Amino acid sequence: MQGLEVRGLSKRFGGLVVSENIDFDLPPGARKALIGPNGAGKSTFANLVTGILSPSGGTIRFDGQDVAGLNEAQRVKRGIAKTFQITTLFPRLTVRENLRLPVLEREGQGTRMFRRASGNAEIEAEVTALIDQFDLGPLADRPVLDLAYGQQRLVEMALSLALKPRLLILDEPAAGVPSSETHLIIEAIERLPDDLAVLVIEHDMDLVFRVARSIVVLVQGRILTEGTPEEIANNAQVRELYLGGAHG
Ligand SMILES: Nc1ncnc2c1ncn2[C@@H]1O[C@H](COP(=O)(O)OP(=O)(O)OP(=O)(O)O)[C@@H](O)[C@H]1O
Repeated sequence: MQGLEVRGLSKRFGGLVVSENIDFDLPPGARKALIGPNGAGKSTFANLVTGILSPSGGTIRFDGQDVAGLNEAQRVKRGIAKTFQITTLFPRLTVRENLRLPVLEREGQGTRMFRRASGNAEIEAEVTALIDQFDLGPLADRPVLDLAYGQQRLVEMALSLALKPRLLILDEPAAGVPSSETHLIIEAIERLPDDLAVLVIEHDMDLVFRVARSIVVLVQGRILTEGTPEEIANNAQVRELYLGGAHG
């Protein structure tokens, strides 16, 4: 099978088990959400997949190959990316300048080519396509610090996409975004490439239920259940343990 295949994954911090025997698949084109109460182990799982943390046990395969021994940068090269945090944006650079950096990085040209890059039509075309994809056209030449928080998070998502990933983990894409701007994030996720595998980790249930075709519920490091949004909304155990009956 293509895509991500996780089997029997576990992670312990000393005596604390934060991931326990996790089996998880994410094929190309998937739109999956990982939800669960605070401390359930969602970020830990994402960090195990991207290589920020190493597992205590289990296997992680991507497109048929074992990636557990690869570091984060090597996994990015294989196509596994997680959204940049806003803190990695350069606030005084424009949206366009920020987006040029990961494209150059991916092309192996590094930042020394930054000046000459403005003359490189291919790179500029790619940056413009990203700007258009995220509807950032009118803001392209404004410094990132001028943008609303929700728009900054779109730039963050565009930066990740500039790496041309085949699997993208969106780690709390709506965190801190005012509810009046959440629709920007939802629309951006809906416009991601069809063949990209997307995993959303998010507390905002409106966003989760809008974008996910499948939802995995993690409780105390273990998968409680996985199902369609409808199945999850109607699952008595989920409602009791996590949603508190808020949906459905
Ligand atoms: N580096 C670490 N050392 C020790 N314990 C850790 C470490 N990182 C996370 N933990 C613990 O692991 C558990 C899972 O944390 P994690 O951040 O993965 O949960 P989460 O589901 O992402 O939570 P939240 O929704 O609050 O972000 C928590 O009990 C946390 O305190």
